[in-house]
Amino acid sequence: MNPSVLTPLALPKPPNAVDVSCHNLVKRFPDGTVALDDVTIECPPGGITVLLGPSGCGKTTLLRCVAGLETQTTGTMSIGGRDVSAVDAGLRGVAMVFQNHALYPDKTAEGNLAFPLRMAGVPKRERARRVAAIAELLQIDGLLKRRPGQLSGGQRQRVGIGRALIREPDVLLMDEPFSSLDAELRVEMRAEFLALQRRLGMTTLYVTHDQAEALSLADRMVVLRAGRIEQATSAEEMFRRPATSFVAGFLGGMNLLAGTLDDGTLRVPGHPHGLRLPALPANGSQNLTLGVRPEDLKPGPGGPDDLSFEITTMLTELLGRERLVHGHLGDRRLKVRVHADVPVGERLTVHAAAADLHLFDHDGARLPGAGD
Ligand SMILES: Nc1ncnc2c1ncn2[C@@H]1O[C@H](COP(=O)(O)OP(=O)(O)OP(=O)(O)O)[C@@H](O)[C@H]1O
Repeated sequence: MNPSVLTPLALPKPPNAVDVSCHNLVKRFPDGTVALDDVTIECPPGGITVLLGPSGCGKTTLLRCVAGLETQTTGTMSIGGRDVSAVDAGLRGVAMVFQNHALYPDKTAEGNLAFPLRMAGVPKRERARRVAAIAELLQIDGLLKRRPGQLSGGQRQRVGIGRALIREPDVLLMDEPFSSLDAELRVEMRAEFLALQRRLGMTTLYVTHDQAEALSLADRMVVLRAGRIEQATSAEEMFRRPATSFVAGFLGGMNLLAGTLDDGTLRVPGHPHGLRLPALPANGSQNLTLGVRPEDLKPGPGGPDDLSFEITTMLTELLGRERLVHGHLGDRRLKVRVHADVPVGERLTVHAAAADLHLFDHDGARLPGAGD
């Protein structure tokens, strides 16, 4: 990787970066499918807003609505304060990068890069200048005479990004751009893209269903579920304090266990005495969901202020330095990250500190509790 691409992280954002906002967007397809159900989001100027969520939750549809490739059924959107709800795709100042590159197979890399400029009537000399500049920026200047079939997946995606950037869009829309690349290249391209985005400062909406990618890129993270926004906040806040049990399970693979709260004592299966949590409401009884991350469960019984469980180990996965142990707690499955190998089919006692517990009410909404 060219260090000059990675260093300018501290460059100031261009003063003309625009915000993107969508208000009450509904998208109903002719067959009745409601892909977006009253979506309102604000994407900060010059930042990366990551749209995350399971397959079919509406991520691509939202991106296509912002691009103008799809018309929303109701709702409005604006770019840089301008209402673009009814503006043609080509006049919105947005460019899109697709997962499958969508390059023209019979054009060279150079021809693909120059294509949007030719369409816009940019004179030949200026086209050549901008193609050379973008090719240098993306380190594909040695590949310009090749056709897509003669390029690797990563090189093709660089051309795809270059073709989107060459028109100097205000807004860049990326739909799982690196998901077809192998794991190592994906991580490298992601870091390169982040550096490039920081350098150029274009407002970016980035779709992924890869939570590691989402956490590493997002200035603002939006989790969608069945066409609705489940939570929208900074990546760090979402990881630290997921607003719902759905977000908790999706982001970081939190263990979720059904439990009850009796007069301030949390009871979960496998835990004989319950755990008294001062922050919890001290009267009445309610069903709730307890969340704890695999890495927050430690082997051993812990102390009196910890919640401990005895699980039966089922299988272990090597993650590198650590292992992910899959176990049973009653009829629930539980994952624990450990450093040493653990025999399968044995009892294992693990504990979590009260501060690492997340609690959700019976509707899945976060309860202020242990770790808050
Ligand atoms: N043209 C269409 N006609 C009818 N339904 C559609 C159409 N396009 C998408 N959908 C539906 O809208 C919903 C949202 O689809 P969308 O492609 O936005 O999801 P996604 O979150 O991007 O999923 P993935 O991660 O699998 O790409 C899905 O139920 C999908 O089947």
